[in-house]
Amino acid sequence: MAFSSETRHLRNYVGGRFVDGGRPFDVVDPATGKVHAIAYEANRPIVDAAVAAARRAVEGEWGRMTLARRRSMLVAVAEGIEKRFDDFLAAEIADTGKPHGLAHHLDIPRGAANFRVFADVIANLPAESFEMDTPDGGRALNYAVRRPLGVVGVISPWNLPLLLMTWKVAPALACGNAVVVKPSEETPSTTTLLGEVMSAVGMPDGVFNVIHGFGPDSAGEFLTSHPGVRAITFTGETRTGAAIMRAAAPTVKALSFELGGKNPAVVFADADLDAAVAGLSRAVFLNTGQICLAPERIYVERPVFDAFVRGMKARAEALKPGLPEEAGVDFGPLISDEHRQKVLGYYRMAVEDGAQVVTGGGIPALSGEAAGGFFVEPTLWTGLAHDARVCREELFGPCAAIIPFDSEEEAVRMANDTEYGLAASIWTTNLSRGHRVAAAMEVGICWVNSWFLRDLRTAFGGAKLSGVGREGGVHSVNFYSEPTNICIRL
Ligand SMILES: NC(=O)c1ccc[n+]([C@@H]2O[C@H](COP(=O)([O-])OP(=O)(O)OC[C@H]3O[C@@H](n4cnc5c(N)ncnc54)[C@H](O)[C@@H]3O)[C@@H](O)[C@H]2O)c1
Ligand SMILES: N/C(=C\C=C\C=O)C(=O)O
Repeated sequence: MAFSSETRHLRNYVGGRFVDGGRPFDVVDPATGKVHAIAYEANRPIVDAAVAAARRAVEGEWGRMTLARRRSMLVAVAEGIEKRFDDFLAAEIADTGKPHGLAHHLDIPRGAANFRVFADVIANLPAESFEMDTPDGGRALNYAVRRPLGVVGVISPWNLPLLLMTWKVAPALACGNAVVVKPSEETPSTTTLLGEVMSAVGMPDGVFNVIHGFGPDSAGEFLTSHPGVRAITFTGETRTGAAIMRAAAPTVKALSFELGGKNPAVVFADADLDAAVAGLSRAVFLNTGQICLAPERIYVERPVFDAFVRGMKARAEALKPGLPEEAGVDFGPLISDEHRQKVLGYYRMAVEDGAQVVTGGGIPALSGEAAGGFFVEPTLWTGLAHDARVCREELFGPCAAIIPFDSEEEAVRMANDTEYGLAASIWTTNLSRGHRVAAAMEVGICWVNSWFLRDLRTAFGGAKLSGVGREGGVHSVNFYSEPTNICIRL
């Protein structure tokens, strides 16, 4: 059934079918502030049924399936997403309010790409082997075989719902696991739609399950504390990660966390300034700043500071906020009014802490349905001290502080002066310096003269409070499967 703009009823998906039950909750379109769907909160019995269905899948047809067949199922899912591209597009836009062009070029294509890349990774995986001398003068051969973990819990956030959920589901299934997925309560639609695709491609019942709801004392906590769940892969706030770690501890689950950040960018005087302005205005404002990799602190070498600020101001003021389908709209709302109030609180705090507001700082005057949306202005500040609260805490909005520096050493020190360590970007035409400063960044990912360029085979994740572990390519295989070393006397 095509995803229509009328209110939809998003049920839980257990054992290959949509099931009734659970307390209804509203799903709001952030571009208008109106309810566009009703989802049903999975209670504990529904979560138990989903975990049991996943266990049956692993112990049944799915667990016995050949690698070649499993790979073809992953490719079929990718094709299923592509076949229903417009339905996924409508669903993602209805849940997030993001501009049509952004969802069309990033969110939905990456949903399919995530399944394709792991169908390839799993087919081209070398096995580890070592020959050894034995103490009695003989020889022995060691080799490793991999097995799935079993039932994996997936908990995903609201900023890139399909992209981030499939970034975990694809490798988990590629490795032979079954999953129970809890999407964010803010953005349940595309994960629900993926259930329809799984049924359509003939995925064995129980391989993919969807439970809707919230965190504490709801589907999220029921999943992370469930004794039948072997691992949790989570993307979200650092403090939520800590709560999940506590819930998972009694059953010693394997954990993979992609958490918050307070990402720096460093612009040297020898940078291609036009490229730096284009790249960093995109990095700060894309998805209304709701991307974990976005820089909220930009350090600029003093000789080019004023020119850089002018360039960023012009880019910010050229952005057009509005409804997703409106022509020319390239700037959407924040995910909720609650999140908007949080970001506006930081906007006020920045001024209280002495910021000069280069541009923005409030709510744009919009008319029509967009007037009910959760919009804020793209905002830039100068004049803030490096240790001001808005320069230390994650805002997750379309804003950044621009701070001058006078030496490479000072820039590296300020960039690393944070409890987070997710991403950084360095802008310089001196490539020795680019390599050197990138290697000095205490982060999981550092771009040089670029941002959010993604090779899905590479390690993705955060250092310090920004994450536990890495995903991507073989790194995902190392999390979603475990080796057994076999030693044979020759
Ligand atoms: N490192 C990354 O790759 C990455 C990517 C995207 C977002 N994020 C981070 O995610 C945050 C924004 O997303 P968010 O607001 O959805 O994060 P969040 O932590 O509030 O929620 C994320 C998910 O966790 C669930 N959840 C919340 N409390 C829970 C609990 N106690 N037990 C189980 N599940 C629980 C939520 O229902 C949601 O599905 C930001 O901090 C951002 O930096 C990180
Ligand atoms: N995990 C990824 C992106 C994360 C974006 C955070 O908002 C990815 O590109 O695979």
